Amino acid sequence: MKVVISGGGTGGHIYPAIAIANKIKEENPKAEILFIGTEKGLESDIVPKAGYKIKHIPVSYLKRKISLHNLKSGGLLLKGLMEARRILKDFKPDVVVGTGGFVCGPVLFIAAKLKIKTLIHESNVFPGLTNRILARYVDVIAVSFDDAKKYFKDLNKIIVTGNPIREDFLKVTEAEALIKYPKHPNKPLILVVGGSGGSAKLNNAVIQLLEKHPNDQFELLWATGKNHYSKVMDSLPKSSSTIEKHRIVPYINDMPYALKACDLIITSAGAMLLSELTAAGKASILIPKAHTAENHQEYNARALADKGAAIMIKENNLTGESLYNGIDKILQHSDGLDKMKLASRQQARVEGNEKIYEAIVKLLR
Ligand SMILES: CC(=O)N[C@H]1[C@@H](OP(=O)(O)OP(=O)(O)OC[C@H]2O[C@@H](n3ccc(=O)[nH]c3=O)[C@H](O)[C@@H]2O)O[C@H](CO)[C@@H](O)[C@@H]1O
Repeated sequence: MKVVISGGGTGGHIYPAIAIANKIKEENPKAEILFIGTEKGLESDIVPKAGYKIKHIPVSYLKRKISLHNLKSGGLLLKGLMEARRILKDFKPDVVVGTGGFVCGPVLFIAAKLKIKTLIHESNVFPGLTNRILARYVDVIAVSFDDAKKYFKDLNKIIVTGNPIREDFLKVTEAEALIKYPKHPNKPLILVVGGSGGSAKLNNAVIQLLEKHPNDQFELLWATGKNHYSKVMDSLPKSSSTIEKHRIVPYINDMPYALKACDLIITSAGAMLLSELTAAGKASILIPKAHTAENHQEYNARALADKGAAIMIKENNLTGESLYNGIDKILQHSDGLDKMKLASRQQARVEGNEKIYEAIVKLLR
């Protein structure tokens, strides 16, 4: 089996691509897998680390109004289409899979035109623009949420699979996680992560919180995002021992362990992190990023908050104090925390890899 997988820009599009690749390899060790991404996206770092080959094509996003940027993007898109065509003709895949991000546009479009079997996966409740455009050309549209179906026209192509998450999120035990992330005996561990790129708004609120409540009763494991790290470290209160009390890193490379070890998660509402934290049965405080396309993170967050698995704080209400109050409300009542964990576990959909693999096999019959 020869498979091309394309998805990129942010972790939310790359990790599901890797989860699908791992599943194909597990079922079919001789499968040849090639990733297609962009040089600038996180994929050029994450994909080789996961042990897969990647080829790059140029691509850029379009603004929603006429501009010089769009003229340049149009030129890049043309180059991207030609490059995608060259790579696909050369590699000759049996199937091409897309997991979202602009790079999927040219790759999946050309694959469909070359009559190669195609499947796209949409991880959010509200589908991204690239997938909405590609929907009419591809053979199968795998969605994570029932609610996502209503945004696509051709219901015959749709299967509901859930998000494909890395196997380790299901395999790592708490004991194994605590070896990597040991906890203070009397303090809950709170994971803070603003998605794969970090979130300046969330980071600022955490800085405010630590300024006002320096001796608090919890420990943070805080991934600031690579581009925010030095700014956060410069802004933290110097007088207290904040830096020694909490673990502050630019990025977490072993998220299945970090998630399993912690008691509560504070995060933006990217679809993959939400699938991962429900698989781990964790309670969360969700801060949907306000300026995401069509406000799709709020749809994701509501899906969990409405079920009692999370509390949501909108970015415009986010301050150190509102964050502190949210944490306090959850941690003060262990009953409440347990109920949230249970509700979170009930929302978990862990069969994404299996279902997508089955759909690929069916396509190739
Ligand atoms: C601003 C924006 O538009 N973000 C989108 C992007 O988010 P983003 O890339 O932030 O996506 P998610 O929060 O869904 O996923 C982040 C992924 O990165 C991993 N991770 C993150 C931080 C870290 O330190 N280590 C690590 O491994 C997480 O485990 C997860 O697998 O794609 C998601 C999936 O389409 C969308 O739902 C988000 O709305």
